Amino acid sequence: MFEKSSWIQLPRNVLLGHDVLDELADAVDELYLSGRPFLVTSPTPDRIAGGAVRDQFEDPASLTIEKASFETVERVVDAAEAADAGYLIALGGGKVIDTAKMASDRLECGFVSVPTAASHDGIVSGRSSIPEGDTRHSVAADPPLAVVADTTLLAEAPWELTTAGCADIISNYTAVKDWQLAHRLKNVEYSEYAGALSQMTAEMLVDNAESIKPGLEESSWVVAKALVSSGVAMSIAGSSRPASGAEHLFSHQLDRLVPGRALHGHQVGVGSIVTEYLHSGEDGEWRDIRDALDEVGAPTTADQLGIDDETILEALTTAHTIRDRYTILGDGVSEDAAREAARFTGVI
Ligand SMILES: NC(=O)C1=CN([C@@H]2O[C@H](COP(=O)(O)OP(=O)(O)OC[C@H]3O[C@@H](n4cnc5c(N)ncnc54)[C@H](O)[C@@H]3O)[C@@H](O)[C@H]2O)C=CC1
Ligand SMILES: O=C(CO)COP(=O)(O)O
Ligand SMILES: [Zn+2]
Repeated sequence: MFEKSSWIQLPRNVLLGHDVLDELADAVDELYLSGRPFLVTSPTPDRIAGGAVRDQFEDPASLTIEKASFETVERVVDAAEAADAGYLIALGGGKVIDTAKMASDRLECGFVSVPTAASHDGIVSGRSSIPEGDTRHSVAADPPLAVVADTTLLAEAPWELTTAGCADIISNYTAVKDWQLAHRLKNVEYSEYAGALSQMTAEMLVDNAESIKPGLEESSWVVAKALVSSGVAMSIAGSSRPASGAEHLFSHQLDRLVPGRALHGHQVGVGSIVTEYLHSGEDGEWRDIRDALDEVGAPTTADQLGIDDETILEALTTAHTIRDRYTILGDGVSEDAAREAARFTGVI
């Protein structure tokens, strides 16, 4: 008997391109949301675009947050309830978007994503990734009802945020390999469609790498399109598996060991070089990953991340403990093996 079923949640409106921030209120109108808008943002995004958002709505309420944590989610929930908010608008980087996404899930209200940086593929996804103590929770949350990704705004953001977004996409190569490995070894459910979409997204970004240059709005267009597509792959899978494998475990561990030292995308990119080496060996495709990162201007070494070699090794040898997700790290990589992989690939 056929018993399969799936429920894919995707945004209804995705506005991407030049000056689309001006169309935010129209995009919200189209969703038939009711009640007071509640803006969740952080200091820099608020300074850059908070005014442009508030001006489009009557009587918006807002809260400025500094970090993503379960406590911050609760603060947003309390403030939105106190303001009698009808829906949330997240304006900022990944941490703001993840916090608002989880808060809207708790409040059972709609949420609209307005990224100010093309730095990560959570702008569209139905996942929210929040650190807590020694672990990280990547939980299912409703995806945004609308995404308004203004390439004018994204192009004005510091360039390293865009190269971080590129690296988050390039890391899809190893994330998909880890997912396939977990499918073969642990019978983890694998979606051919989500896996192929994630991999194709990385391939298209790498094929267009020469058009990704600072000062070009077209770069933000190419990268933001890839981030949307990768987020859709996660929504189809119902998990972050298509875009998060061992390279992400490594990055999450770095976030614990040296919080705030490097951007999420940059960390996963460097992690991807090493985990590709672990997958395919000395003559494998790790050089392609390294060269693609290099071409878009993302870091390829510990030095460029600003992280010392011993911390890199500690993150590599302990990354498998951060969550229950089978990857090429298996039940742990020994220190010797981690040192060899990181040295051979030039990461340390
Ligand atoms: N839920 C999901 O599916 C995913 C979640 N993530 C999460 O997203 C987070 C990483 O996101 P990021 O955006 O890299 O970090 P972030 O949210 O910390 O932003 C990095 C910095 O850029 C600043 N910024 C943002 N826009 C700016 C602009 N236009 N001009 C100047 N500064 C600006 C922010 O204020 C912040 O200081 C991680 O916590 C990661 O786990 C990443 C990928 C997918
Ligand atoms: O960063 C992500 C995908 O790029 C989300 O992955 P996590 O589920 O590991 O937080
Ligand atoms: Zn990521």
